[in-house]
Amino acid sequence: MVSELFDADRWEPIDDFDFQDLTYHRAVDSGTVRIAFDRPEVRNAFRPGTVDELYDALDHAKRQTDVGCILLTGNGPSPKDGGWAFCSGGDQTIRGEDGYQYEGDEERASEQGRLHILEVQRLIRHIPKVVVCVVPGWAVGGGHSLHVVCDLTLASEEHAKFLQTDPDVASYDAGFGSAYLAKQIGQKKAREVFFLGKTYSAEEAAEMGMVNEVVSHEELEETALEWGDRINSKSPTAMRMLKYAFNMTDDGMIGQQVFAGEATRLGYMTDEAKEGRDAFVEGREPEFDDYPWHY
Ligand SMILES: CC(C)(COP(=O)(O)OP(=O)(O)OC[C@H]1O[C@@H](n2cnc3c(N)ncnc32)[C@H](O)[C@@H]1OP(=O)(O)O)[C@@H](O)C(=O)NCCC(=O)NCCSC(=O)CCC(=O)c1ccccc1C(=O)O
Repeated sequence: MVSELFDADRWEPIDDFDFQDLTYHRAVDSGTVRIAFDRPEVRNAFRPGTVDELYDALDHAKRQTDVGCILLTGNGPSPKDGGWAFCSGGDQTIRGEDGYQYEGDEERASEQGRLHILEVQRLIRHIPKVVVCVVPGWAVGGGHSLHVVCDLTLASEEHAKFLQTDPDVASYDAGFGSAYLAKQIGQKKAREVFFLGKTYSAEEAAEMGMVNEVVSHEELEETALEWGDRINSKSPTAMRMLKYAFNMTDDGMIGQQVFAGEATRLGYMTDEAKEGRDAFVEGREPEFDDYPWHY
């Protein structure tokens, strides 16, 4: 069983990978993929290998031109105690002096500690698709930060709980996890999340503005698939440009670069751009007289 909420008839596995800590599926009838943490016995905490796999799955999903929506979730419940989690952040049991260590992998055990969940955050931020965080239980620490950076969050009414423990374990996500959270829920509330470390229910998180919708636990993944269908019914170019437009004001020069890169792609698709390219290849002066100076 992948997860108690997982409807095996709606998904097919993507077999290109041999993931240990994740499951990765594609919907049978739509351009939606499902990436799920699969360490329910530790509330889906991530270790360096998990982060590598998550990056690889997201990067693979990014390259599927018929996929518009990525669901990021956590499998469950825990076989130990029945608890549910989206993700409880970095696995504290393998945290070394300079980051999280590759454990149980002799070849990699001597490598430096890693903090590359931040690379995953940047990939989610820039991936030209809508990433929906589907929260069936705890979203804690670095898991909370992942939900913050996703485009949308859908939460289980019964089991989703939101908690920032970063300062309890002497960690601090000073980027999206905190500063971007403050853009979502306001400065006072974001400071409360980190400085008081309270646990918030799905309803409270929705009221605060960091969760889009709360649905019953058993409807969670069905609703996520419906969201995927809605998203996939829309113009891919419009959705991509909108995501980058939303990002741009917060992302500075990188935001401008990403948006402008897509504007350049659109420019390349015009006859005017083809004339520029063809003139160079054919060794002649370009002829732009037929192309208007739009206003
Ligand atoms: C998640 C809890 C609130 C759940 O509580 P509860 O339901 O009572 O269950 P427990 O009995 O506590 O847990 C069950 C079982 O799971 C183990 N476990 C849970 N979380 C972790 C974890 N993070 N690491 C390792 N193991 C975990 C727990 O020990 C139990 O095991 P048993 O063997 O059955 O006893 C609660 O569990 C909890 O508070 N967990 C810790 C949450 C936490 O502090 N996470 C780390 C925050 S720091 C972080 O994530 C940094 C990540 C990062 O890389 C980063 C670095 C730099 C900048 C940014 C980031 C970033 O945040 O992204």
